[in-house]
Amino acid sequence: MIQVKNLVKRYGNLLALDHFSLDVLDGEIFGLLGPNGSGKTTAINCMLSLLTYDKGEISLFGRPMSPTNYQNKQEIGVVMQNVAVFNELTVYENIDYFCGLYVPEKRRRRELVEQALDFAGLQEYRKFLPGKLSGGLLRRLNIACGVAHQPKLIFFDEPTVAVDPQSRNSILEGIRKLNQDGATIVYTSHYMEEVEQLCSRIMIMDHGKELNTGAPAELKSMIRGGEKVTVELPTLPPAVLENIRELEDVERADYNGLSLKAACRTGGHGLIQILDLLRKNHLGFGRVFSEPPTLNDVFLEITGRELRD
Ligand SMILES: Nc1ncnc2c1ncn2[C@@H]1O[C@H](COP(=O)(O)OP(=O)(O)OP(=O)(O)O)[C@@H](O)[C@H]1O
Repeated sequence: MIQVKNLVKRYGNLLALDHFSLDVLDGEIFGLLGPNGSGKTTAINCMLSLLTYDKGEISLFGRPMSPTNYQNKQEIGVVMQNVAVFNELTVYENIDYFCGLYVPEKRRRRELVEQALDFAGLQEYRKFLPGKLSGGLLRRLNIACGVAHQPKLIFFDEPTVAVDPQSRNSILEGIRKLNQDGATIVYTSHYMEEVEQLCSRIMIMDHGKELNTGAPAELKSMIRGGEKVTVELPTLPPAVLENIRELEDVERADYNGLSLKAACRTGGHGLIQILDLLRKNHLGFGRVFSEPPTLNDVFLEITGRELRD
């Protein structure tokens, strides 16, 4: 569906995309996950031919993308981070306007606008001006405007930034529905939970480059210190902490005076090894937690930084 090869984009001296490559398959929900400024929006804007770039190749639907490739553009929907609707037009008129950029025929457009109103749950607000809508409804209008012409490929660029949890869930649900109805989705976000819930494959990126790509479970299985173990204990002699660090399935361990936090090898026996060692040293402990790895742990292991720095 999308093929990007060795894309290089500079803004003056800043290298925003550094030989960025990407393949998105027909029918998937593909997530681009990276911290602010990692190049997600730049990559999307290049794919859409909204930005020129210094080097590289982009093809969509197996056809090279260019600013005048209207055949490609006809089949694409875009929902950007910032709400972009006309304040003087009603909800209905806004959707009709954006749909009209792709579908000139009035009767067909009427059907599509009605379907978009149903899809976004905006029927009862059809005569409202955008200024009268809540933040969540406004986002839904923004989405309805981007997808009313029923495109085959839809780009969502951080559509849930500054959205309340209820509206966020309804947006994610709507995206799943579009995908079930046949659309391929590219979704950018710096919220790892959301990308993990929604996407079949994820590319983690930073500084304009791919760090890793795979299904959420694949990405998590790549890291060594995946399982996070916390053991509450009032005292831990430094020598025992050293012994814990030397355990076969323990990658990292730290003690802060209240609890021991250890990163253990995914699929290993780190927790059991730690508890055995504490027992042998006659050290009593309180609560014990074990958490599976998150995509943030994947990012942390690859870059040494938190995803949300
Ligand atoms: N028009 C521009 N001129 C100069 N630098 C820019 C421009 N647009 C983006 N940048 C810079 O390029 C880099 C990539 O930005 P981009 O917006 O693509 O990242 P992003 O991952 O989408 O971030 P965000 O999540 O904040 O939208 C950043 O360092 C940004 O400051």
